[in-house]
Amino acid sequence: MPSLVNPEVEMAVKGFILDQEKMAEVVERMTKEMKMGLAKDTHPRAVIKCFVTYVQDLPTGKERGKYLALDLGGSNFRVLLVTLNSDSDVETISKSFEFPKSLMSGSGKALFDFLAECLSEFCIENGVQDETLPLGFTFSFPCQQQGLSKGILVAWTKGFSCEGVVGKNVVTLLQEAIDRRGDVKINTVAILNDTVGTLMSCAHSHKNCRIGLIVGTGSNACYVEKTVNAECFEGYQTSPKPSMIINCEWGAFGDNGVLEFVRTSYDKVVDRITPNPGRQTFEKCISGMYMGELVRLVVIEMINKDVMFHGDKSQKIQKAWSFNSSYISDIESDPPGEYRSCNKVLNELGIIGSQESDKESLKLICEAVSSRSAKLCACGLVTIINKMNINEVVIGIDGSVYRFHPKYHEMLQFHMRKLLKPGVKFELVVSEDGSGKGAALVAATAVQNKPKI
Ligand SMILES: Nc1ncnc2c1ncn2[C@@H]1O[C@H](COP(=O)(O)OP(=O)(O)OP(=O)(O)O)[C@@H](O)[C@H]1O
Repeated sequence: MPSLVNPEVEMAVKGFILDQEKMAEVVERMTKEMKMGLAKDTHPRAVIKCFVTYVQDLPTGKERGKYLALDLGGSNFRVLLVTLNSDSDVETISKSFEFPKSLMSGSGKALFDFLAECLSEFCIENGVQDETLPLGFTFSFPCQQQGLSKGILVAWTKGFSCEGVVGKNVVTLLQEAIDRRGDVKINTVAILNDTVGTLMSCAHSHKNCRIGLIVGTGSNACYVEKTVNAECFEGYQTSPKPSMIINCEWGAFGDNGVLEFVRTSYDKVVDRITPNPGRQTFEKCISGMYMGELVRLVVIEMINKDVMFHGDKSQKIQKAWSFNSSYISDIESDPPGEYRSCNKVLNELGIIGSQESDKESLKLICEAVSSRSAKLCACGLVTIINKMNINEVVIGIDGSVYRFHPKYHEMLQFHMRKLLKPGVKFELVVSEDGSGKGAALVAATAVQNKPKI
């Protein structure tokens, strides 16, 4: 059967195609950048920072107690109360709060006062306001950590740009906001990235879990490195603990231009309309915050060329960011030749009277963007596995793109198999509750390791 897709559309999506050779090149370049991040002398100028997290203990299953957790880092903001009763009995109570968009670009003080207010409201609602509870703060932005409870924000990402926070210890900012209120007794004992929570939570049930991956609003990964290789950790040669979790902050890969060979003209347009142009190049090719906009930009170009949707320029889709990445999952979940979900999306976007060729073209554009995303993630994971030089690993994964895209898991698995050395076994596992259970496990580590006076 001849393709229903307009040849102009096929041409437009060509730039998103990554063949095996290009993927191998991505792995090679990423390997070099990661090494630079880990090594002390090159760390300051490295783009993939490979930050030391100060988390050196994987869960043993013996962690117990009651912990609070706060999760800030993307589209959701949550407060959680986690009780570790036994290795198989973990109780979690959580509440999601509506996060006012204005706080994303307001003052830092307003942001942390809001977090403290939600925390206080949650503690009072759950009757724990008089208990002195340790808190694990999942703060998923690039931080230079100087201890388990000290994280200096390096740069805002994912649409945030609050004033007066970059260069500051965010644990102090949170703790001061809590103390200013004075109505709850909370000790912020640990700051962690969501990738670390994801790894820890997965490692609680899968003993061989050594990598945590997020493909949600943003994208990032962490992994378990040998402490002796974590040169930016002051005790890397003397620490009695053999392991250190490294927060790669791989979203910044390509910020020095080494990824231009995988970028398209659409990537450059998306980059220009973000609050952090020139930053987070890899993340902007992969994650949910940007995938929908990439699809939209191709569609708009096709409408303007009169090759899709009758060239009709009146629809809602003309508005920047109007094409949510969840639409990509919807459109790609239709079986071949059926358009039930696609029709629903088109309806929501106010596009009427579309033809089958328009829908096939739209599906092809979605597939081009999502498969490049999965291929790049596969390259990242393979880089890490090669670096770790192991033959078997479990990877804990979270984020709506991975969870809900109908083919993401298969694509990731397929391309990893093609890139990895023969004989290397891996398992991709959805990690449940990284910002709850994972954060509590890190907080438990912090409490255990605190010097006793
Ligand atoms: N069904 C879906 N398919 C693909 N992408 C989706 C889907 N639902 C939501 N998204 C996208 O995923 C992103 C939200 O991801 P997630 O729910 O994991 O949030 P998050 O925890 O705030 O993200 P992060 O962990 O990166 O900070 C949004 O950009 C949204 O567009």
